[in-house]
Amino acid sequence: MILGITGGMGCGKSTATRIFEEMGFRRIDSDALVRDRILTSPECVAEAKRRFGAEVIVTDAADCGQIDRPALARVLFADEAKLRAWEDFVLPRLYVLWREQLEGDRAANWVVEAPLLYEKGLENWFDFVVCVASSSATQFARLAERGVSHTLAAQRISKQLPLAQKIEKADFVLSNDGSTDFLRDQIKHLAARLV
Ligand SMILES: CC(C)(COP(=O)(O)OP(=O)(O)OC[C@H]1O[C@@H](n2cnc3c(N)ncnc32)[C@H](O)[C@@H]1O)[C@@H](O)C(=O)NCCC(=O)NCCS
Ligand SMILES: Nc1ncnc2c1ncn2[C@@H]1O[C@H](COP(=O)(O)OP(=O)(O)OP(=O)(O)O)[C@@H](O)[C@H]1O
Repeated sequence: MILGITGGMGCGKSTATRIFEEMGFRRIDSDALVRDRILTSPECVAEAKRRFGAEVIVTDAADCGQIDRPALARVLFADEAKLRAWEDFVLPRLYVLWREQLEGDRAANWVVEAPLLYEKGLENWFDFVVCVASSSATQFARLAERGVSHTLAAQRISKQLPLAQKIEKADFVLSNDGSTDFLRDQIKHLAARLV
């Protein structure tokens, strides 16, 4: 079985996905794959430099020559056309990595964290889609604790499908306004029903 986990930025997708992993699921973290496998590839670094210039490349410190993600994010989230074109470049590479991992263990139960699952029409990859939801106050407060400003978070969230629509589309919804134990209890019940 392959579960897709989606939800708004900071709603708790990674937290929920890790809890599924504790319960025996194999986990795929799409943000980590983009960050560690795709954005670090020489092909992708060259493409970022070609499209957006040297300002998105780190020039000092240990990561010299790598993509400067905060700088790239500033360029992309300020310009919808650039963001969509960049997604078109990155996402096919992400799907190759998904396929490699999923095909490597077809018997496993998988949980795949995919922030843009509905935005990119990825439902067919999954047996079920689970949306992790929290109020926008909780979402912003938790992101602020992680050092993400309200402005930056609001700019990214504005590029995502509204959470209410993700909730309506999903097969299951996890409520993440409470403690992580409350989230874990919901996931225990759901996993027991699905597996
Ligand atoms: C813009 C980039 C460089 C920012 O990197 P950064 O390390 O700051 O963020 P990270 O990748 O960890 O993403 C954190 C969160 O931002 C949000 N986010 C990321 N990309 C997007 C996007 N294209 N549209 C809307 N929200 C996004 C998601 O909620 C995600 O969980 C990076 O996110 C990127 O290259 N994104 C394009 C690839 C993509 O669409 N990834 C989503 C996988 S389904
Ligand atoms: N139930 C909870 N109680 C307290 N803190 C939580 C809870 N759920 C998540 N958090 C915290 O809120 C922050 C956002 O959670 P998480 O990283 O799981 O969300 P996300 O949806 O994966 O975010 P992003 O879209 O940025 O990848 C994290 O710092 C996490 O530790």
